Amino acid sequence: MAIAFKSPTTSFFELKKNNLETHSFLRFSSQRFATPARRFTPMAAISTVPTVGLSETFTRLKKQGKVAFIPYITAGDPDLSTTAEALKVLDSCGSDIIELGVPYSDPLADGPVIQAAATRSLARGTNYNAIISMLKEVIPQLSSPIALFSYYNPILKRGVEQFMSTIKDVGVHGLVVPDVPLEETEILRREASKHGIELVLLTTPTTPTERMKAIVEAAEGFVYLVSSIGVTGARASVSDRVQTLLQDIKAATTKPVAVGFGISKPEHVKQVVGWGADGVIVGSAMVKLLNEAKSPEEGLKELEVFTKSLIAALD
Ligand SMILES: O=P(O)(O)OC[C@@H](O)[C@@H](O)c1c[nH]c2ccccc12
Repeated sequence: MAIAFKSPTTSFFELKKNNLETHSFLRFSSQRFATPARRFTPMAAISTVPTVGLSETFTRLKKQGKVAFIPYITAGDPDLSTTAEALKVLDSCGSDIIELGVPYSDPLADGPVIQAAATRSLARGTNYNAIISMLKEVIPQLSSPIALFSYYNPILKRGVEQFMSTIKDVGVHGLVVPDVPLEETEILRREASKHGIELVLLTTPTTPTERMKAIVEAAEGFVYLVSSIGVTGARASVSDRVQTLLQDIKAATTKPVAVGFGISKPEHVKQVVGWGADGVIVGSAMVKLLNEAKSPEEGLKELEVFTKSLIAALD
C-alpha cells in the first residue's frame, strides 16, 4: 500500500506503489502584475489587470528581488464554489501563481491529505467540465496565473489537443503532469506550446544529474524541485539537501526553480528562500486546513490568515 515517491526521471520521479513502478514528473505556470507592495492586493483592483504566464511572473519577481509564493489546492474540495472563493482569497493575499489540482482516482504521487481531498471531491461529483466552467468564470477575476495540475489519464481521456485548447480558452497558463516520463512528454509539450501553455517539469533528489539537465532543458515556466523522496504531505522539516540540489540545478539552468513537498510552516519557507529558491510551493497544509475547518466560510478565513503568514515569511 505504501507509495514512495522515489525519484524523478524526466521531468519526473519514480513512483512505487506496491510492485507498480511509474515514472513521473510534470508541471505548470502563470503570473500577475506587480503592485508596488505586491502582497495583499485589493481584489477590486485585480480584475482589470491582465494576467501573464509563469515565466513572466518569475521574471517580474526576480527584478523585484522577490520569491514566488505558489499555493496548491484540490478542485472541488469541499465543493467547487468554495474552490472558486479559495482561488480569489489566495490571489488577493498575494500569491504569485496558483496550482489547482484536478481530482483523480489514483493519485500515485500524493500522500494521504491530497488523496483524501481527491476522493471527497470525486464523491461529490466534481468533474472536468464543471472545473472548466468554474475556471471560465473565476480566472478573469484573478491576477495570479493558474497552473493546472493533472495526472495524465484525465488528459488522455479528452485528447491532448482538445485538453490544451480548452484550458487555454478559459485562461489557464501552465500545466503540471506528474506521471509522464520526460521521454514521453513530446506530444504534451508540442500541444502545450501550440496553445501557449507552459509545461512545468519536475526533478527529485534521486534524479541523476544528466537526467536533471535534460529535464531543466525541457521545463517551461519553472523547474519544480521535489524536496524529498516520497509523496506529497507536510513534514516536520525540509531536508537540507535541498540547498545542494538547488545549487546543482542552478548550475545547469537560468530557469526559475520552485521547491515543493513538505513545506507547511513559515520557518520552512524562510529556510527554502535562504537556500536560493525562486519559488515556494505549499499544498497539503492548505488542503488540510480547508478540510478541517468547521465550515467552508471558516476554512476560507483560515486560509487567508495562513497564506498571509507564509507570504510574510518570504521577505
Ligand atoms: O503537498 P505538499 O507536500 O505541500 O507538496 C506540494 C504539492 O501538494 C503539489 O505541488 C502537488 C500536489 N500533488 C502533487 C503530485 C506530484 C507533485 C506535486 C504535487
